[in-house]
Amino acid sequence: MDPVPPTDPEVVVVRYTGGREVVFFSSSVFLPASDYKDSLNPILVASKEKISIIIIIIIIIIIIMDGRKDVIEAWYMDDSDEDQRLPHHREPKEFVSLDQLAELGVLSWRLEADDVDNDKELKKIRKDRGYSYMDLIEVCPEKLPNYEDKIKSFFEEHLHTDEEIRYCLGGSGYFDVRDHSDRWIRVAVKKGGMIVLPAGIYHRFTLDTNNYIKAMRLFVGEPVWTPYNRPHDHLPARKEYVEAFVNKEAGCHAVEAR
Ligand SMILES: CSCCC(=O)/C(O)=C/O
Ligand SMILES: [Fe+2]
Ligand code: NI
Repeated sequence: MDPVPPTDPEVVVVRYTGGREVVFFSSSVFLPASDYKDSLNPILVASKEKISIIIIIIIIIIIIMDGRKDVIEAWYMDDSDEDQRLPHHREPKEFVSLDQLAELGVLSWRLEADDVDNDKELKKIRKDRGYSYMDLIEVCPEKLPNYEDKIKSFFEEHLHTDEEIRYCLGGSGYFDVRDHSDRWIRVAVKKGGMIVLPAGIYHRFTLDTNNYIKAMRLFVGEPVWTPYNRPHDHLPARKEYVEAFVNKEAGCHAVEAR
């Protein structure tokens, strides 16, 4: 039976299978290109649907290969009082996705920490979010004045009335945040990881066992670093956070439970 060339080829792509030229029709049948010398040879024709499938597969691969996961990881913490610099995983480990963090208002990026001055993505984030202020902080006994006091105060559960924006340029550390049910989630950030903790979220910071982090601090306008230790539920920033992220989530679960 003579093969029939497609009457309405929408996309034309050259392909080779096992060294032989082929024509690919939307019917998924591969045929020797020599059969279509006059019309399409050596051409591969694929339907719109197949292109869509390929695009979907590429998107899935991009999601699975999310580069942020190499530099930002999160998990629920155990209840042990052991050294705060240890990972404090639960048994078995209970990881938290970056999407789950976003539901708490915690945003994250992976950036090129070795080329900060020329990083267009960083420039865009700063422009889009109005982060006009920038400085660097190194947390280690040699570089941070009042190191012991600062380390203690960073690890007191607190909130800020503005976003806490930290971009790790070296070393690593743990930003712990409370989830909707008040459980601690440990967010481990390494070089290249940038996170935004929303205004009003209860959180704390500790170095890990590497004992060093270098971070860029960003801010909208003149920086205010004041920590309000828990409880500070009467602050407008806290009320706004609860309204935007905690009550909303509780509402979702109420609907699910019906
Ligand atoms: C790595 S930045 C030091 C921690 C900090 O600035 C802060 O406010 C923690 O909550
Ligand atoms: Fe803080
Ligand atoms: Ni107060």
